[in-house]
Amino acid sequence: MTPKTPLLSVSGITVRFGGLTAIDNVSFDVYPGELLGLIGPNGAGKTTMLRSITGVVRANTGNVTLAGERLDALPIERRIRRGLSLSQQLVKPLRNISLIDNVALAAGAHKTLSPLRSLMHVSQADEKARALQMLQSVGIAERADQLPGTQPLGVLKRLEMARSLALNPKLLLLDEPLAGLNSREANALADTIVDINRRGVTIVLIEHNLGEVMRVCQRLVVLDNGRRIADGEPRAVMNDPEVRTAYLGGDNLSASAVKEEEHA
Ligand SMILES: Nc1ncnc2c1ncn2[C@@H]1O[C@H](COP(=O)(O)OP(=O)(O)OP(=O)(O)O)[C@@H](O)[C@H]1O
Repeated sequence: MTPKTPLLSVSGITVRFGGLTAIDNVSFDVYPGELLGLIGPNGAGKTTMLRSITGVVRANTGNVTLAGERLDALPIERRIRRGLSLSQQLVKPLRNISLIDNVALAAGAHKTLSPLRSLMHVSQADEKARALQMLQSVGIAERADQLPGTQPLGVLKRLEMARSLALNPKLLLLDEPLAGLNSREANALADTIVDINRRGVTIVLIEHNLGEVMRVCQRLVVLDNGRRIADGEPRAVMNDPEVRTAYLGGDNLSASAVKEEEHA
């Protein structure tokens, strides 16, 4: 049964960019231990939602509560200290240091929140050991000493996830981690996301790959044109007429994703 106290509460969030309302009075909760899918057609407001949770974008109205604490007034780095971590679509590791040092740097940054001081931490054995654990948890420990520049996209995505995990988050926000991967790689990375979740990390997953979303998520929240149009058990949500209209009325990619799911 779903526990009653949410880890994250998003309440009445509205975000406007000039005359455009990207998020329109959206509320939803995320419960401890959940793997929640946040889905919707292109431009629905998913990334803006994640950015307003982390504080990259300031909401015009509404509030965000993590583990009972209001985050609205806090800058990004203090939200991270409170337990939020955002894994972004664009994978940008430091190219001239090894995978393990990239992760150790993120772990050090968590401690000091100063890039320079965290660089000094990189050599410390405990952070290396922890960084190796993170690489193990995303399945790329055997590449620990290699440079990012030589790695395929799937490995870079796992590296980005390991860096996010190094912040020791209560809540991990994943923005389209499967984008650009072939179906076998996407399937394997989705399994890794499930493993991370099973080890106790609560996850919000933004993803257009609806087949994988349906396979791994326990609950879905659907946005369309900045509004929340559904929240519930994945199969029920995908059968919701408003959700089907949102996808099928949108671009062909989204429509074909729904059709793929129907044939899965
Ligand atoms: N910084 C910004 N300035 C102006 N408009 C923005 C900005 N960021 C997002 N938008 C607009 O807000 C709306 C929601 O965008 P957002 O990127 O959050 O959608 P999304 O659901 O993540 O889309 P996608 O699935 O295509 O990544 C879009 O109309 C987008 O053009």
